[in-house]
Amino acid sequence: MTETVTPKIKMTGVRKAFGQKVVLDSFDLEVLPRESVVIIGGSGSGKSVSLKCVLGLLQPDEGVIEIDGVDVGKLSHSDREEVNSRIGMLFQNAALFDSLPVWENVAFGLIQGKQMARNTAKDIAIDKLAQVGLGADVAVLSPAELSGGMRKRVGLARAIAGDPDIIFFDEPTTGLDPIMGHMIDNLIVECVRNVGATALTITHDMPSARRISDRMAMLYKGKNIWQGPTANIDNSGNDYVDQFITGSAEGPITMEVFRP
Ligand SMILES: Nc1ncnc2c1ncn2[C@@H]1O[C@H](COP(=O)(O)OP(=O)(O)OP(=O)(O)O)[C@@H](O)[C@H]1O
Repeated sequence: MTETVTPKIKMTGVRKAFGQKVVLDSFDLEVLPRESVVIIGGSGSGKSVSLKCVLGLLQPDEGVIEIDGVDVGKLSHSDREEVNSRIGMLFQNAALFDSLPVWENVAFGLIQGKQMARNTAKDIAIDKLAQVGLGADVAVLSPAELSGGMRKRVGLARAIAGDPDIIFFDEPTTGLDPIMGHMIDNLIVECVRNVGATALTITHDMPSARRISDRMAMLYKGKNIWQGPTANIDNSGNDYVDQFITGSAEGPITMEVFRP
């Protein structure tokens, strides 16, 4: 008898349109516990919209989103907040508050969301900063004093501060040089493993996607047109995936370009 595992995240038939523009159209995705899945897709294909739907920042027009088998669309506001308190997020621009020192940025969710005592939260923040390779000397700096790579590390420390069940990574390597991008990828893999979290990432950086994912899903014209193990991405048998991963201008993928 095969045991069925409840997916950590399950999106079924999700539709999201803005006016006439249909961004997600019967979009399906499953992420199993402790899996790292990357959604790839071109600019404007709806990757951020799919993440925002899972986070509850956008309401889908149709479809069901389940976290741990619970339809989150049916939750009360407080139950939804409880689910979100188990989610960590690394934002594209790290989204740090320049008015707060680094440690307080990392501890923000612990102090504000979980009402933890400041001293305890500070100790945890310093521990999480160490996990991303930043010393206690950095903890007292202002984010404005940091390089882009350091800001990303601080953002990662904040994402793991509450030992989340799920971590979302929004374009984690954007704006970094290839070496720093590689280092951040390694840290992501390590941190996700240490925390024991499930990871869902959106990116169009293919080298990064290959490094951090167990599986990939490709979003095109609102649909999940291919998904499979990362090891199979070069033999997907899908012309759209082939064009995307080789970055060729020739192929079935068409970009909408405004021509006056
Ligand atoms: N709140 C909104 N109101 C109207 N349109 C929106 C809104 N959010 C996203 N869109 C539109 O949805 C489409 C998909 O956007 P999305 O940001 O999800 O793309 P993406 O795949 O993440 O792109 P990129 O890789 O460039 O960040 C775009 O055409 C965008 O303009």
